[in-house]
Amino acid sequence: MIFTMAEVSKRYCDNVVLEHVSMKIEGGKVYGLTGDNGGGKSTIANIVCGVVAPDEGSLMMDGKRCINWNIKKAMREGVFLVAHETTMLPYLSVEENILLGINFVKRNPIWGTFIHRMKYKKKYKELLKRYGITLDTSVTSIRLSRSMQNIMELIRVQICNPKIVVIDEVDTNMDVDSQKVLDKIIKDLACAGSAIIYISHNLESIMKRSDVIGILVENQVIDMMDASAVNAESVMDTLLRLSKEKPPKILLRPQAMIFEMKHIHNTIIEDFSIEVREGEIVGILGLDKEGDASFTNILFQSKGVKFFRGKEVKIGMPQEAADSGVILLDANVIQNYMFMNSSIRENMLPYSILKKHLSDELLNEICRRYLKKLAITAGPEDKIEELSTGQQKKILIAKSILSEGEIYVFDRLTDNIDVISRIDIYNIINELKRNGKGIVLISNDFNEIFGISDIVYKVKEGKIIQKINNDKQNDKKLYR
Ligand SMILES: Nc1ncnc2c1ncn2[C@@H]1O[C@H](COP(=O)(O)OP(=O)(O)OP(=O)(O)O)[C@@H](O)[C@H]1O
Repeated sequence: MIFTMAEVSKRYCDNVVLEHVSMKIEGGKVYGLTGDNGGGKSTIANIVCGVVAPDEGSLMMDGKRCINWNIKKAMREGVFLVAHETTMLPYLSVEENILLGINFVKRNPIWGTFIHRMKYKKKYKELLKRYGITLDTSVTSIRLSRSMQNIMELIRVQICNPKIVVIDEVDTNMDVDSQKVLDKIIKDLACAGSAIIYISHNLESIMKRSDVIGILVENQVIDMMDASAVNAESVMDTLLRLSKEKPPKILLRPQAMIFEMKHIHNTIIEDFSIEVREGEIVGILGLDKEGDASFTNILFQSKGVKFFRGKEVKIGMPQEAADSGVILLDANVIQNYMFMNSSIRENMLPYSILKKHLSDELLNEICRRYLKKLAITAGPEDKIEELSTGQQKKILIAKSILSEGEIYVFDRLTDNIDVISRIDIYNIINELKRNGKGIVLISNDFNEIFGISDIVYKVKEGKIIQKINNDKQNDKKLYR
């Protein structure tokens, strides 16, 4: 199978999303696609799968032009999309959801519906067994984790003998076991002759899973490289080379103590103590995303004492944290903070600013300032749903920064954010630092933590095993 996109362009009003993009996809290969937020990766996914029509250019499959390409046609031809936003129907059983796949494919005219169903049922059960998944498929799909719903969608696609499977950012926040299953599914699909377009910001998984790596920056596919000829660093270098700015490394003399946590403990964490001063970035490596070893649980649900500017405080829930001046941005629950039908302005501006009753023009001006810093071309009054996932996350980062806190906790802030946009975010974090705020940065990205933190705490098996003064590793020192 060979699928080609030739000179494809797409724009939304004045926003040019893709400009003369050409790609050739062959069966049996995994094509990893990465690039900047809003660069057009999901738009490519949607065009290949018939969700969105291109304005210009053509699509061809096995030498035949794909005319009036839409989702139904694409699926009939064996082209499927599995994206981070699940399409599993929440109140249908897992089995019913999987068997919905039958409706997507061309039926064998000889089999009746019953035989057809039985055949697919057997197929999916075999796959579950193969991947060591033991779940009860009679439960409603809403009871599965997001990761498992994505895995079930992939199995639904797999039983349909797909020609192309587009996997769009399903690895974001995926648990370790599901990641292992995802690996196996991708390998099995490629072995069976399907082409896979695998979209992710996680360079490590792109490197591990792809045969060919494509970089999409500023609406164009800049490079299609053989994965064996590159490594994660060279891909990152390519992305950074295309960026106009480099990560700013600044070092200020930390001032007064703002926040202390002392002897925090729970079922996993033992004696966790950290201090955050004005103008200081404290990095924490080695915490989990969820459960007792996550920062949220350490902050809200563990025993121990917390001090804010020398006074003991009780912080048991997010509002109490905000009242004490601790602003928490947890990337895992970021979608919960968003009002999809509202404008960028309504999503970006916190109540502390809105209650000041400033004029619309002034409010728009504040938004524009951050939109510019975050390299988002949309305007304050545009709908947030028109932004890409990464851009939406950047809007929430701006909101937390505008929230007038004293301590900012960023939990896995840059998951799902491209390398170039990370620099915009590091710039903003440094601006907070210059303004005397204290920052706690939780991440397992070694480069990020050592790139911008002043102090790094390393956590292993629930204990802080090392506190590192990261001063020496900053190559440019700018004292004020
Ligand atoms: N329905 C829409 N209406 C208007 N603009 C849109 C729409 N869908 C996408 N866009 C715009 O198209 C651009 C590309 O979005 P797309 O989702 O393809 O980017 P992406 O590379 O997948 O980004 P990310 O990595 O952040 O997910 C963005 O600027 C986005 O605002």
